Amino acid sequence: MGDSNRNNIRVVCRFRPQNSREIREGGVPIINYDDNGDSCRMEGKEFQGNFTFDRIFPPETQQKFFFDESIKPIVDDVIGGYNGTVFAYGQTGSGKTHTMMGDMDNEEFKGLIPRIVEQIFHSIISSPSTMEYTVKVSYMEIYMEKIRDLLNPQNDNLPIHEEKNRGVYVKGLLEVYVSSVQEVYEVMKRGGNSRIVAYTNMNAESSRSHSIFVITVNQKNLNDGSVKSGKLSLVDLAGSEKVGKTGASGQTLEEAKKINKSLSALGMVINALTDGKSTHIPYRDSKLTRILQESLGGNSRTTLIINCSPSSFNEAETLSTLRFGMRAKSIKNKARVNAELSPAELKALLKKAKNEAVSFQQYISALEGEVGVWRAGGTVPKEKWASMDKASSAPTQPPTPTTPANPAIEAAKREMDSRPGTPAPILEKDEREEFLKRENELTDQIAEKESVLANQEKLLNEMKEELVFYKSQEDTITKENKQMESELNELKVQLEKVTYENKEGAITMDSLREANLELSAELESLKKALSELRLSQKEGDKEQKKQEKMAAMLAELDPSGVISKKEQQIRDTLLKLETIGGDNSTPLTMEELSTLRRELSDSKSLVSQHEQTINELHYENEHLTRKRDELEIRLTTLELEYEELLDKTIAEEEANNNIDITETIAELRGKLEAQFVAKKEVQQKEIDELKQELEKKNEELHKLNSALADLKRVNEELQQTVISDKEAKSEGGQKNVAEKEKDMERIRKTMAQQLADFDVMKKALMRDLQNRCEKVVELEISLDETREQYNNVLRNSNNKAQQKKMAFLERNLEQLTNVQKQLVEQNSSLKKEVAIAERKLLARNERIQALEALLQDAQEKLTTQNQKFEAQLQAVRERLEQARSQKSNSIASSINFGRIAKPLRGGVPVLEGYESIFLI
Ligand SMILES: Nc1ncnc2c1ncn2[C@@H]1O[C@H](COP(=O)(O)OP(=O)(O)OP(=O)(O)O)[C@@H](O)[C@H]1O
Repeated sequence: MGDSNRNNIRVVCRFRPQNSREIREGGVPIINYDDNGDSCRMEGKEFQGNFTFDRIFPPETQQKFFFDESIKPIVDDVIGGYNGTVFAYGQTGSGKTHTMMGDMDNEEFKGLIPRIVEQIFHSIISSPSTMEYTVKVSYMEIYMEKIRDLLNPQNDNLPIHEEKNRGVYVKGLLEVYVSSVQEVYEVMKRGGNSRIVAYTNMNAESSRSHSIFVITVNQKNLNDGSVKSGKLSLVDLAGSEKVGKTGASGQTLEEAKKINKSLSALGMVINALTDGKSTHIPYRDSKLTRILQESLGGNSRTTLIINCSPSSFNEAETLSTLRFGMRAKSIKNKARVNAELSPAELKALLKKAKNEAVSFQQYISALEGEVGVWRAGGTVPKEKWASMDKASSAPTQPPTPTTPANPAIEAAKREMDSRPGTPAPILEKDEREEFLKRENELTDQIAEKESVLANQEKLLNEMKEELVFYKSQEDTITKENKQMESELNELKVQLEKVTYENKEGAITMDSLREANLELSAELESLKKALSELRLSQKEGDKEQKKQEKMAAMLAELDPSGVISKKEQQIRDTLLKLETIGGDNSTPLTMEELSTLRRELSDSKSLVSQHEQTINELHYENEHLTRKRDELEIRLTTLELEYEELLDKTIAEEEANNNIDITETIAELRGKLEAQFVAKKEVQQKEIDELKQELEKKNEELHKLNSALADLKRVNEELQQTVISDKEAKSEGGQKNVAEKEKDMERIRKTMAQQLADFDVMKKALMRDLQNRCEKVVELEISLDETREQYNNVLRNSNNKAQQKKMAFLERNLEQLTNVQKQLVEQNSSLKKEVAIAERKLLARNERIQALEALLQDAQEKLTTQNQKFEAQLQAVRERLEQARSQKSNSIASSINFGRIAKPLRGGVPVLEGYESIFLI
């Protein structure tokens, strides 16, 4: 490969195998590769044609082969003191990163950069020991037209400077000295982690930035002190595809525009370099082209790798990439060795320069002398004119003027002395330097401003985020506050409710207590009434018994009974007496008299018995009257109770707004009242009748008593008669027999009369007694009936409505009793609940107070936290500022190596004890 060829940009093309997506989408290979390895043919739908590059690598090319065949020579260039550049260009997913970096931990798949690094160290080690090397690396990326130091990612907007001696460089970029392959790998990995990677549809992990890895190898020949330096830039460009195809949008669209700006600037630079007519190369249009200025048409040996897909699926992109490579092919560089002369060479150069300076001085003196002669009006012959040859050979003395010096000549001489010599080219240089200086300053300022702007933007975003955070916090707190307020209100409402319920409960308690008392009283009265009723029933039974007795007594008083017998006996006696008196033949014998006496005493006892019976009857009558009165009173009481009960039920029913029932009750009440009134009237009548009859009976009783008294008197008279008769007998006289017979007759008549009277009276008495008994029985029956009716009315009234009503009332009563019980229970439970509620209320009050206190605390804490946060933020900002000012040191401390240059000597891995500060 000749030097002229080597000055051309080398373009190699690498095709990767079809990827799964392309195969899935039905893509087919559209590239045919020539056997000679430098051309291929595209058989696409849109385009068919040949492309020729320095090398073309088909898809099956292995990493090692690719390195050996395409890039390896560049390592020798760098070691030889040349600048070298390797670009990888192609669409996303075309294999740029695979080619450049690969898998650095895998021997088979590691890419160019690891292999180059290994090769460099290999070359160093295998060089003569008189050669001393220092290797330093830097790693940066250009993302969104900002240069970020991947080894010090905080530096994300580094300015590009250009100086006369150094050329173009990135100011502030960290350069790390490395002494082994492993150290380089470590740096690469560290930098790789910092790369900004975004995801697109084209490739899962797609780099949206241009990355530049720079290896600088400085070498010193220890024999002659000569120094050489070679700088190798390894550039993995961002995907060259069109935005539309990647489906990128939003921020990625913005990215793509800026990425494309760098890429399009690259294209423009390549165009300008290759079209042969452009005088201006737009390196300054993008950071990429500016940094790689020397690599494109400058002091660099450059290789462009174009990575392509062989698939029909990516035909357009592949075509575009191939065309880009074709254009770049004709760029011509001017690579030269970056060497510094050795001291001996420099001394020789100095000596030569000094000699030249002496010659020039002599020449100037000669010229000045000659000019002085000419100005003074003299002439200098042609052969004596001053020349460089004469000056360098002649002794250093000015030519002797032919005419004496005059003031004008002296002035002119002085003027010439003060005039700057050969200003034009020097001025240009100065201007350029001045321009570069100014540019650098301005670039610094721009970078500074951009950084400030970025910081401000960052700060603004942080502030916005903070604001959002605080707003969200505020919202949360407001929500919490509201929630708490609502809870508080709820609790207050509950408190009020509980207080109200408490009061209500107390009221209910009171009313229930009252109702309880009322119901207890009612119950008591009902119980009483019931017991009275039972008692009365018992009494009624007694009465029945008495009635039965009465019936028995009446049966005893039967005319066919004892009285009739006695009457018969008296009648018989009277008949005897009559017969005795009539015949006068036989006086009363003693036996007959004694019989009479016995009969008389029997009559007496009978009369006394009757008297007793009458008395008993009287007593019974009185008792019955009392009983009736009592019944009347009880009836009245029951009526009253019933009315009360009815009223109460009605009132309750009315309270229940049951109009129908109220009406029914009113109706029922009316009926009942009417019935009662009627019953009462009937009973009153009966009572009146009974009274009348009682009076009659009393009268009859009086009559009976008077008759009885008469009977007694007659009896006594009879007795006396018998006694006197006895006495007369004993005296044996029959004198007064006729008188006695008369008397006897009279007595007999009286007795007969009396007997008749007695008979009448007895009949009347018996009738009366019967009547009275009947009346009493009737009264009793009527009373029973009334009671029954009353009970029926009360319980089982014929009226169904009444029955219903009664049942309803009974149920009501039961319910009321139950309700009363329930109320009592409720009352007690309410009391408990009230106590609990009060306790709860107290607890809630305490809780509310605690919550309020907490809220207050939280708010205070929040405020203090806010203040603290502000202070912290301020402190952090200040620290950040400090950190920025001290960044170099802090950054250097993050990497364990690289602060000190470790010179490497040929044949020796690492040389100790050589130190230099790494920062530019
Ligand atoms: N020559 C090749 N042989 C085998 N696989 C390859 C080859 N080239 C690329 N690949 C595979 O294709 C995928 C995409 O490759 P890579 O990431 O290198 O693309 P890229 O051009 O760097 O993409 P981006 O621009 O998004 O960084 C990777 O999984 C890689 O392993």
